[in-house]
Amino acid sequence: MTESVLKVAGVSKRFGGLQALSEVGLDIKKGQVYGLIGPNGAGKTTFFNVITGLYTPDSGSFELGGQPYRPQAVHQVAKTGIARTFQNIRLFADMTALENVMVGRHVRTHSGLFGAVFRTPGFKAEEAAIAARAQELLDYVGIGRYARFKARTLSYGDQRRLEIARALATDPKLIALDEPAAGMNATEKVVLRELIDRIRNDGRTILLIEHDVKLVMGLCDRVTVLDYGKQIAEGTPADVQRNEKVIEAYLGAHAAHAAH
Ligand SMILES: Nc1ncnc2c1ncn2[C@@H]1O[C@H](COP(=O)(O)OP(=O)(O)OP(=O)(O)O)[C@@H](O)[C@H]1O
Repeated sequence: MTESVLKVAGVSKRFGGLQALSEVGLDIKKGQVYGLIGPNGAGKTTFFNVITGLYTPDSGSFELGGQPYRPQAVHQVAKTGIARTFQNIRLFADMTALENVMVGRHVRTHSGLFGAVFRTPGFKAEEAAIAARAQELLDYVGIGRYARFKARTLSYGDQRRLEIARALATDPKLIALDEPAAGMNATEKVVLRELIDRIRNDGRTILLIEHDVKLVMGLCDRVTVLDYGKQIAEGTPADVQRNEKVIEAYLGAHAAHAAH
């Protein structure tokens, strides 16, 4: 049996009168690209925020790499091994691409504040190693030539790739991508798809929220569909595409959009 990377069960979250998540559970195996889809407002981002420690759930059990964890604080979750990107890109705009990735790597460094303040030899050696690794990651995602550019000067698609490099820098057990294709043109989407495929082939495990159904269906090994906070389907892309509840949820959502 393939080992679980993220296993959650019974996750619920309420905002006032709104049940944003009801008893959601999923089991992501090592090496999978796992898709989380659903119409607008279905609870996808809330789920991401819960597993990464941004929101406190009302209930739920959580295991990462076979160990129970409590998603209480973002930095703790990052250390435990989930790295994420955001729907609205969150980079340090005035830092270089290389520095942005180096920040990600510091989650795993040892010198600490003392070393940083007194610039001890151990600290300097570690910084050089971190910079070298950051450059490798920029090359890996295909933007190595922009290492010295400020993040805000990169194109939208390249900023998204930079976010992925920064997430990879933490050496995560799971990388969670929140709408990585948002705002990308068709060519950028092809490049993104190749990158995600490569990350999986290199042995990583990925959880993906994505609105682009073609991308999800082409990339994901398994998919969970949320609608009004409830899990209405789980399975392979082919299974969920045929599921009547899923078709209804999407048609309903599209009909609602068309009416606006
Ligand atoms: N911090 C919050 N306070 C109150 N309500 C919230 C909060 N965050 C999300 N919600 C509500 O919870 C529901 C689920 O929202 P969520 O953003 O998780 O959906 P989503 O599936 O990610 O949607 P989208 O595809 O539009 O990003 C929505 O009705 C939203 O308004």
